[in-house]
Amino acid sequence: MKFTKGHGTGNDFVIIEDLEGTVELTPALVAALCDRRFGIGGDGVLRVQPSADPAAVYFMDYWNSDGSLSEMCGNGVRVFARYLHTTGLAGDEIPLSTRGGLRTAYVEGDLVRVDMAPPALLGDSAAVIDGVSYPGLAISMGNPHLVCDVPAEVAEAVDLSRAPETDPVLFPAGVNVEFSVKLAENHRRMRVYERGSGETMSCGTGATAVGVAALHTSGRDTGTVTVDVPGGRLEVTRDARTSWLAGPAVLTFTGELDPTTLARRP
Ligand SMILES: N[C@H](CCC[C@H](N)C(=O)O)C(=O)O
Repeated sequence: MKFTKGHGTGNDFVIIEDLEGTVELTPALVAALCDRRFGIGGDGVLRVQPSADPAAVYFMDYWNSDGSLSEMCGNGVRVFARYLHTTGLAGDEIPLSTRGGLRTAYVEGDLVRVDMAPPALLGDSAAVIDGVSYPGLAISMGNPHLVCDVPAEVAEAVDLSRAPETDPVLFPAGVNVEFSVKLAENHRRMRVYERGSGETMSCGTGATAVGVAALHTSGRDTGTVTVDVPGGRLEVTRDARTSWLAGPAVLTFTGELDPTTLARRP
C-alpha cells in the first residue's frame, strides 16, 4: 500500500489514495498506521475516495489516530487539497466532500485556504481537568469544540495528557477542547486536546473555533484572527456568509508498506 505523509502546522496525516476502493481500512489498521513507534506515525489518516456527492470529485475519508471517525478536519482538508493539487488530481480550487458536508479548498502558493462553512455556537459549557473547571464556549465546525479562554500561565501548565472531563449530554461523542490565550484583540495562542488523537501541535477546526469565539466574545460576527498553535500560525476569518481557515500545508515524504505485516503495538 502506497502512502504519503503531510502536515499542516505540525498536525500530521497519513494520506492513502484509494480511488479504486481496494484498501480496507479498519480502526485497528488506522491506529497501527498512526503509531509513532510501530507504524508510520500521524494524528490521523486521510483516505482519498471518489465523492458520492456530485458537487465534488473527491471525498475526504478522515480517521483520528485512535481509529475513530470525525465529521471534519480543518488541517486535514488543507493537506488533502495540497496532495490533490501536487499530484495533478485537482487544480487550484477544489470542492471536496467530507462527513461534515461540502468544503472548498483554494491552493494559493504555500498557503491553502478553506471555506470551513458557518460555525454553530452551541452555548456555554466547561471542561474539568484535575478537579479544576474551565468555562468555555461550545462551537460546532461540523465537529464539536469547546473553547476555554484562560490566562497564559494556565494554558502552559494545564495537563493535556488525557481527555478533559466534559458534558456527556452536550458532547455525547466527545469533544475537542481548546485552551485559548488572548495576546491582542485579533490574536490568540492555543493548545488543544483533540478527540481521538490527544494533544496535537495544531487543530484546524479548533483554531477556527478559537477565532470565532474571539470575535464573538468581543461582540463581533465578522473579522480576522491570527491563531498561533505549537506547530505554527493559522489565520481565521469570519465573514457574513461563512468562516475561513488559511495556513501552510506540506507533503513530507512517500512510502510503501504491507498492511498485513505492519507491526501492532504489543
Ligand atoms: N480530532 C477531531 C478531528 C480532527 C480535527 C483536527 N485535526 C483539525 O485539523 O480540524 C475530531 O475528532 O473532531
